[in-house]
Formats: sequence, C-alpha cells, structure tokens
Amino acid sequence: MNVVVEAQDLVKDYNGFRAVNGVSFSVAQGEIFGLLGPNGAGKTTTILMLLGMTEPTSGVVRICGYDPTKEPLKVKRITGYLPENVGFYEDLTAKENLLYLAKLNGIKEDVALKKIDEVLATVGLLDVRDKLVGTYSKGMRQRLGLASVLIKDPKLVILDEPTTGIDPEGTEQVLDLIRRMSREMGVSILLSSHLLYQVQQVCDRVGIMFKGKMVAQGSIEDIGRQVLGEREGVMKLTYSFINEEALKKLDGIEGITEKRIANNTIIVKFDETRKLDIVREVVMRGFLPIEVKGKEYSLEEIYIRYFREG
Ligand SMILES: Nc1ncnc2c1ncn2[C@@H]1O[C@H](COP(=O)(O)OP(=O)(O)OP(=O)(O)O)[C@@H](O)[C@H]1O
Repeated sequence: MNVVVEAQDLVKDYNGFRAVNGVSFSVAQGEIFGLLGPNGAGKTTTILMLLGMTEPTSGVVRICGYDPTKEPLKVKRITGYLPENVGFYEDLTAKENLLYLAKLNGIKEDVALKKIDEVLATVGLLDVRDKLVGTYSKGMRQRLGLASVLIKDPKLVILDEPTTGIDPEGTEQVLDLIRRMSREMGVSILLSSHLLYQVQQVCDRVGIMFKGKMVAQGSIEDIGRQVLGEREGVMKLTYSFINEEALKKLDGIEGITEKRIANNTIIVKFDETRKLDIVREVVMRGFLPIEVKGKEYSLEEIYIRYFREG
C-alpha cells in the first residue's frame, strides 16, 4: 500500500487549549478518507497541520514522505487544498481565473492553457469557460474549485466541506467528480465534512473526530460494527416484591450494565451479545422478564451519538 498521508499522534495546543489531541490516521494512494465531526472537533486544525500551515505541538505528519513543516514547498507542489469558501474573481471568466492561479503556481502560460481546457473538461465546465464566474452557481464554483486544484496534477486533494450550500444535483456532480479523481486519476482525497450521509456515499474510510480526538475510524461498515458490538438491550422484569432487596439479587450477573426500579418493574440494561445467558440467569434467580428489547444503532444513530451527545 502506497501511503500518501501519514499522521501519528498529532497534538495541537492553542494557548493551553488542546484543539487536536493525539490523532493518528493514514490515507493510501487513490483512497477517499472522510474526516467527520461537528464544528470545533479539530478537523480544520488537523488539515492545517497536514498542509504545513500550522506546526503540530507534537506528533508526526508525512505527505508522500515529506514533512510539511520542514518541506512546505514540496508538500504544496503535490497537494491541492480547497477551502470551504473558495474565492474567485467574479468579473473574470473561469478560464481567466484558472490562468491567474496557474501563474501563481509557477506554471508556464502555454502549458497552463492546455491543462486548463483539460481540467475544465474533467469538471464539465469547458462549454462555459468564457462566462464570468459571477454568473456561476455555487455547484459550478465548487467544480471550478476542483479544476483549480487539478491543474497541478496533485497526489493529494484536501477538501473542506465540498458540498455545503449546493443543491442536490450539484452535490451529486461534485461527489461524482471526487470519485473519478480517486478512481481514474489515482488521487488521494481527504474530505472534511459534518454531512455523514454524503461522506458515506463516497468515502472508502472515515475518521470521526470529536473534541480533538479521533473517536472512531474505519470503513462505514467497520464503524457500524464497532457500534453494533456495543449495542445494548433493555428488559423489564417483575418479581414477587419489587424493592432494593430484589434489585440486589441481580448483582454479579455478567453483562448487566444498569439496573433500576421504575413503575413497579425492574429495568435492566445489558450487553446485547449476551442476551440469552442473561435472560436465563435472571429467570433462574426468580425474576420474570415481561419485555426484552434489543437495541441496534443505525449510522444516523452513530452520528447522533458521537456528534450530539458526546
Ligand atoms: N488559531 C486558533 N487559536 C485558538 N483556538 C483555535 C484556533 N483555531 C482553532 N481553535 C479552536 O480549536 C478547536 C478546533 O477548531 P477547528 O477549526 O479545528 O474545528 P473544526 O472541526 O474544523 O470545526 P469547523 O467545522 O467549525 O471548521 C475549536 O475549539 C477552535 O475554537
């Protein structure tokens, strides 16, 4: 596996506040990795460290083997970064904007002109290359943004919230383009977003960040499984006398995570994977289960759990 991004134990402190707290992950060549998390989770700070735009307090970053802090120009040459709100000159055409950017990147005009048509064709804007960017929709601007990072044939493209504010059709076009960049051009993509569903459609793997930490990492399936592994069941029990004494009779049953009295029943939460053993044990101890429910988490629940409840 060709590793393009390698981050190990990244930490970033801002005046004593730990914005990123021990984050490790890697992105392989041609892989799409989604960095997910609510506002303030530390996604942007992590990205800035990958780009060499802010220095890690500790930890290691390598982009194709280069250290972004020590070799920022080498990293810049192979990395395309598209921030959330990419700015173009409204009163210039798409082509003129790209030509300007190519010059800033030190690409010669004749090479740039050829490349510009090629990337505009890739993003589906060749027909409108001579229209003023001021007339472009948000989706078209975002595709122009992708064209602007493709000009330098990057090995890695970092996208911050690439579909925010774009209508469903425009979103689909942007996502499709991201897939093609990875599958057809072999570009590695790191995509930051809080839109789990969209990320889920394109990412090979995701990392979920929360309060500076990577709380889960893997394919959506892996993460689903990680959470399913922790799924919790709930049962309601009756007993001859429901009181604290009765509750104590449930002590020591492995897999029971919580027990309490409510509405003259005993509510027990338990590890779903041990359901049968636990039901058998409570019956042997004289309790009668009147309701046993399993609880499975959907991906939406993962989102709610990590992002809203913490
Ligand atoms: N330059 C800075 N100085 C001090 N604190 C900062 C600085 N940059 C970020 N932070 C803090 O670090 C934390 C992480 O911010 P960061 O921008 O990395 O989060 P994020 O996940 O990218 O969120 P968003 O989705 O809002 O961009 C936040 O609490 C933020 O206030």
